[in-house]
Amino acid sequence: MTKPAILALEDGSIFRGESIGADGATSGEVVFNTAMTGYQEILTDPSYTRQMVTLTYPHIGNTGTNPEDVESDRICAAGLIIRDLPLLASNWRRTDSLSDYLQRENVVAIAGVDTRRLTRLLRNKGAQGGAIVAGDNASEEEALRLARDFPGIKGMDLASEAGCKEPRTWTQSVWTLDEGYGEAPEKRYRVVAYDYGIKYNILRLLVSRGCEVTLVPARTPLGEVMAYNPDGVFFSNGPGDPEPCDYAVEALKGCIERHIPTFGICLGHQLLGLAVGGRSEKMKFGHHGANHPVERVADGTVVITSQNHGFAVDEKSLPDNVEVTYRSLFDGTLQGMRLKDAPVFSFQGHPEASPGPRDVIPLFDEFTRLMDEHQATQAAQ
Ligand SMILES: NC(=O)CC[C@H](N)C(=O)O
Repeated sequence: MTKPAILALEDGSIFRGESIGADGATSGEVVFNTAMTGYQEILTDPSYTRQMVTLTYPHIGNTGTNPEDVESDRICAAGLIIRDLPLLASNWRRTDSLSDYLQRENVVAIAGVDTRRLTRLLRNKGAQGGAIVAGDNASEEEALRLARDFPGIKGMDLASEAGCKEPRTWTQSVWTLDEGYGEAPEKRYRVVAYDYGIKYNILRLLVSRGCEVTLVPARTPLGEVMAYNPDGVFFSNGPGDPEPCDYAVEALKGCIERHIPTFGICLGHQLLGLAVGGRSEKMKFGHHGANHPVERVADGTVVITSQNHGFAVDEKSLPDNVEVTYRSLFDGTLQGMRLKDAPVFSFQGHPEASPGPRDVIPLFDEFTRLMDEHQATQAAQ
């Protein structure tokens, strides 16, 4: 027996459908993601904390779920909104159906929604506060009240909570058909990664390039990070607004001053923008998908990228020592930068590509190249 579920938006829109997850209520910012595959990686991406995701691809759940295609140890999205959950979930790695997975993880989710209408609405009006209520007692009034009570992501520091609470090491390497997730190759670089809700595939790609990776909690002072004697420092993706994350901006400024090889992805990129004195701003509906064309400014090459962000760094606010390396071909917003006077660079989209295309994975090799140079300079001293 299916149970009813209701989605309400702060603008008063109501969508009725059926519950495919836990009973109960949830609220958050509603964003649309255009990726056709990768729903499990999307749900477990910590950057979706306090956001409810609607997927524009109509059939979600076709391949069920498995314990491997995860980007963290839990579902982080506040809710899921889809058009259609197929009756059959089929894949050789499948251990659960999407619906069982959502229920086990206690996540409220709704199917049977006209996701085209919803997405057009979000595109026109911008990301909206919303709420899903699910179960036999679901009421429109409650959904509307919760949707309107959601205060919005702007100004929210969620990055200090989403990551690890204690330092920890990471050893899992990338997934291959023969071996599954493999063991680390020989270690050549010591990397400390600030964990604001880091996606696992970033860690796997670092490990597969010979990095010995230590994760540290968001508020770890840079002095403690330096005690690891790192060859490079990584600033992770993460949820919420970058602007209130002054602790992270401080740490990044310290890396720039010390000329440590530094790489930032998504939230890490936005923190770099703030650390050099730039501004971040909330976007209308953000970038969430797996097919976003981005231009590499140096040679005009187009790369197809995975994206998940609702804030952006305003290019006009950047000082002269910043070189713009990538721009979105959808809306011209800043997608990548490097400093001309320090081994520090960042990317707004998701080179770790999980889910998504792998065109910008070579940015991880750029990081190891900077660490090679740094090691050579240190050895010469
Ligand atoms: N994936 C991310 O790191 C997202 C960064 C930030 N929370 C944003 O929405 O823009």
